[in-house]
Amino acid sequence: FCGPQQPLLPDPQKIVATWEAISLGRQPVPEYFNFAHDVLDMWSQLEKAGHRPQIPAFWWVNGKGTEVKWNFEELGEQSRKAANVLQGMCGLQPGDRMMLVLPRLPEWWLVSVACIRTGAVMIPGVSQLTEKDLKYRLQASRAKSIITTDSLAPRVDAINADCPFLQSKLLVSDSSRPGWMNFRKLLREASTEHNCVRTKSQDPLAIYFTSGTTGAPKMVEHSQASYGLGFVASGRRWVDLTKSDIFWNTSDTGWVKAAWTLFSAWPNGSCIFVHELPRVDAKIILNTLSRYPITTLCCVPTIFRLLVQEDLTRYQFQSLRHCLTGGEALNPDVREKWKSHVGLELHEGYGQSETVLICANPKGMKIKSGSMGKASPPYDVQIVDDEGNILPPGQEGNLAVRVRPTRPFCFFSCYLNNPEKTEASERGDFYITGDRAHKDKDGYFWFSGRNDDVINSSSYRIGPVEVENALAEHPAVLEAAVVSSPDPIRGEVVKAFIVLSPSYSSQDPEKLTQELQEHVKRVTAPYKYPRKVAFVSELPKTVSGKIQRNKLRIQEWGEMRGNPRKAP
Ligand SMILES: Nc1ncnc2c1ncn2[C@@H]1O[C@H](COP(=O)(O)OP(=O)(O)OP(=O)(O)O)[C@@H](O)[C@H]1O
Repeated sequence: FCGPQQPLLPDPQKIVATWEAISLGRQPVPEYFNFAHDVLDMWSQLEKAGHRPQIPAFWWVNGKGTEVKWNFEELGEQSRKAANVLQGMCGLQPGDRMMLVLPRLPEWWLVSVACIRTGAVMIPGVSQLTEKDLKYRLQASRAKSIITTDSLAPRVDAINADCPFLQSKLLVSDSSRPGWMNFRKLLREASTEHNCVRTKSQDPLAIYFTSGTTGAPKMVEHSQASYGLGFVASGRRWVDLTKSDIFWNTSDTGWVKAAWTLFSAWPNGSCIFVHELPRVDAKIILNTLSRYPITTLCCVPTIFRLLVQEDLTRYQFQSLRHCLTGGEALNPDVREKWKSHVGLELHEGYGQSETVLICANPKGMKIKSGSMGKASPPYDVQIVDDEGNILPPGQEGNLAVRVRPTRPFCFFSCYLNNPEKTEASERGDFYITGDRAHKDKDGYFWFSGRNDDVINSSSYRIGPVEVENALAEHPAVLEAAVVSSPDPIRGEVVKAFIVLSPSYSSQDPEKLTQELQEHVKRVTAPYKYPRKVAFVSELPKTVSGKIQRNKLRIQEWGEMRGNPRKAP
């Protein structure tokens, strides 16, 4: 007697095995790959068969009592409806581009998946984009469609006439607006039947605009495989995700880290947790962390700097077991405070919009405080000179990723419409990240700063990060940014902009300056000490929370001479 035949279930390990086989050169990248079909629909099947714990795949809270929870089946259904809206109402065909400018609303994740289902290319952006930013992005990308909220819609309307390629506009709102289709209404009415487009691995999946610190923003294009498959291993090794985990990354949806989270968590069957978080508030973050069964947390160092200022003994994080950071350098002092109060390590990672994870401190590897960790497979990461020659351990140079003879599959395809820039980003066999660092004899990488942020004083090259870390060790310093400043004798000198801890804000600035200068001389090489110090109430930051040293540099040198080494 044979019972009813069990349907053959997909093997969730297959995607990991595929990643490994490609990385080891044992298998080419599959000709066809689609994240929605090959990953999400697989988890739907496994979930239905009871092969996944009873946790959502997506869990959104707004802090005011409203929650959205979808398991993989519901995510599949909702995203198929959304795909029908994109295809049917917006007329999007595979390869067409859609700008996706939404705050942390569930629709951001839905539309991202819907784009993948329809083969449309998503172009995420931050909600702070101005009319000028929007016009530039819509014109350069020739996006056919945009989805956004009430707050950005008027800015889109103001420049609409200058964007002839823009054919449809979707509004995520409970009200209506002339010229816009209401996404929520269309979603409610859409069919759940949708055939996922069969995308090729090399087809484009996403375009990210760089922040444009050194010229007009460039378009970084990623393929279905580079993002869809590229984060499988780092999701497992660095983020340490399993199908029982609930992963909260506080990143803005316009920043690449939101996509990093999506493509790391879901292949591993984990839940993505999102708090709407209209503004960064340490207490809200800590309360959420203690209230929900979040197992894995990722924030930029800026946020951890805020969190460790709070009285952490008042909170209990019962489920939390793994913490990550990246996007800018983590001050060792912050890592130590977090570890001593929360009892968990902060595992730092390093990467760019152009790449997946380049360096990391995965679980189980010894952490050297202040280092970004070791090269993350499959990348061969080296420090090279300006011609692309590998430099020995200990020598500072360009942080670079090998792209020849084999370009890693988890790598951007190109700077769109900019072959000169794509070519200029390579030297010899390497892609040059634009960051300066050194590697020690154990293979750990130590970040000095972005190429343009490195200070050249009396022919010493000084990385801002080391000076900032030294300052951060002093209890008076809440945050510091170190940049180059003009000096009649030395050409350039080190200047520190410092936000003081509240208990030091009324101290005599002159005495404090001297004390901080002496402190830096004691904890790092004395020539690096800041000859100029300014106390400020806040530092300029990107929406993703990164310190904008370039803005401070421009303040010091003027617009034209913002980068002294590039000055005429
Ligand atoms: N762990 C880290 N330590 C130090 N810096 C980091 C770390 N992680 C990321 N970064 C910095 O962030 C950069 C990558 O950021 P991303 O690609 O998001 O855009 P951006 O560099 O901020 O914008 P743009 O390239 O347009 O100026 C890296 O090149 C590096 O300078």
